[in-house]
Amino acid sequence: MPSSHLLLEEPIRMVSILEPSKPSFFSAMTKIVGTLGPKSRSVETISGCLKAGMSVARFDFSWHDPEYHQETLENLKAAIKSTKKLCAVMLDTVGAEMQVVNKSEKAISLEANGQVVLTPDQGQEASSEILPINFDGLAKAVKKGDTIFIGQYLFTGSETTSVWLEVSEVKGQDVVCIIKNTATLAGSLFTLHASQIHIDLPTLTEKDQEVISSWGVKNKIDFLSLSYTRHAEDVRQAREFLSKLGDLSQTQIFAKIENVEGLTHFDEILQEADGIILSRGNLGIDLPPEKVFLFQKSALYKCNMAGKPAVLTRVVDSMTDNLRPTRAEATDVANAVLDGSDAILLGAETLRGLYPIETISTVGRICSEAEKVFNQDLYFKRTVKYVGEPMTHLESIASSAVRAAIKVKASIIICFTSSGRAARLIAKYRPTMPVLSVVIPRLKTNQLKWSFSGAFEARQSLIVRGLFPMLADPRHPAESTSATNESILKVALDHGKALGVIKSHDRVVVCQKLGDASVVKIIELED
Ligand SMILES: Nc1ncnc2c1ncn2[C@@H]1O[C@H](COP(=O)(O)OP(=O)(O)O)[C@@H](O)[C@H]1O
Ligand SMILES: C=C(OP(=O)(O)O)C(=O)O
Ligand SMILES: [K+]
Ligand SMILES: [Mg+2]
Repeated sequence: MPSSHLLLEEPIRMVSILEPSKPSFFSAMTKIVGTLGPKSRSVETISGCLKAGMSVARFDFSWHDPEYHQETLENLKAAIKSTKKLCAVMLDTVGAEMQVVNKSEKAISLEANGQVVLTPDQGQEASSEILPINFDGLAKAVKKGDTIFIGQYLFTGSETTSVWLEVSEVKGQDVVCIIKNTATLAGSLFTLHASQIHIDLPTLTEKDQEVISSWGVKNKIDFLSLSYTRHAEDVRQAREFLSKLGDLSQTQIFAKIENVEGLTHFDEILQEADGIILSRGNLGIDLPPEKVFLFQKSALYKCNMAGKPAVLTRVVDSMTDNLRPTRAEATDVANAVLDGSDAILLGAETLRGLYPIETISTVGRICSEAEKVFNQDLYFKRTVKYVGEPMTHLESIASSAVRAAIKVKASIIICFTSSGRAARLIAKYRPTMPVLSVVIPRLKTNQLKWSFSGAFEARQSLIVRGLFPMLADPRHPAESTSATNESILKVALDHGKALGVIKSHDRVVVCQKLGDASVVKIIELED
């Protein structure tokens, strides 16, 4: 990974494009989040997904019940055990999502130029003439001429089940619409998107709260994906809610930006959240298409400068039904990496797609190629300049570790950490080599029982570009004496060797504390 001089700003020899890539242990430094569902819930398929490079599993509660998701999660645990690949768990909320209520789930045909009425009266049966919805404020929120989109859950844009509507009249609580294209709504869940209006539904619904307090607590979720985050206050409220749920006070909140309202408050939201999900599926409907790339580039830049992980969605929709992505999609994945994303989130591709494993490995391979031409030097300089002086001690240590590792062509950076902070700061400077984040457990108490910290911190690095966690043995005392440092370092080096990322005579950069002082040291391995 570190060897390349190939930079996109420099002329690339065309033949070099054809050189086969060297195989490496890590499929990519960029992480892959997979949404698990019907086509990706057997132990066998999940094992394949883990081996192909999925490091976070997303459970989307917009869809299906806790029992179903629990079964999938049990299979994930079995797959983790058998493949020995780590995987974090993300709970995705429903939030302010408008849904069509079609209890019988029968297919509904809609004809272009015809009329259909959207009504909050859920007692009505869904038909080609009337579609009940779960929100009673639509009539107040829209006006004649507004556009409404109805798409299948995790719509890909290539299915013929999505429909565009134009509001022609508001009648009491009902909204009368003209159908713009012929479509058949077939499938279990359809969501509604009305462009650029405020939907007066809570960000954390009652159902979400219930699911988090039961399923979430039981499974100690690593990440909460907060759907339809529109204000910083949404994140603060979710944080307050999690803080009362025992272990979930350690759950990280990823604010999902899915509409223009969230985009408008992006800076404040970023300050409050632990990470951001750029939900391009929904945002792509809310924004004019020509503006989507601008949001992507500026939001990723802001996340990078804040040192907070950014996840991008909806990259290879066409792989839901095909073994190869379109050229546009393949290029889009590479651009996501060049623009700075930490992780790529797959939706329909893994949930109901025919090729979940192949999709993950294809995306991983594209990411890995893009990482090689990522202009780290330019990025590093920009970041240092943005942070300004004086830097905090730790940030100065972290950036120095990355600089040193590049200068000496180290094969890996090993970072000791308990809170995960130091490792995240190193990742912020986008090293070209993997970072082994050695999480040292700390003994802690909540006045009722004693336990070790570390598991959350380790798994939470599975969404950060370049970070690969290892949990140190809690029998090592957490104080950073030189004897314990040495023994933990030995375990970490052995781990790196076993993984194949460190070989004899390699140089390794280590970031750790000695007594009170943080140090960066360069070691050269003998054998
Ligand atoms: N148990 C440990 N042993 C040695 N060094 C450590 C340990 N924990 C953290 N460090 C080092 O201490 C510095 C502060 O790291 P940070 O991750 O912020 O620690 P903390 O977990 O105390 O917040 C970094 O240089 C990091 O590499
Ligand atoms: C992944 C997305 O959202 P959801 O989880 O709501 O389908 C998206 O909008 O890109
Ligand atoms: K959702
Ligand atoms: Mg969405």
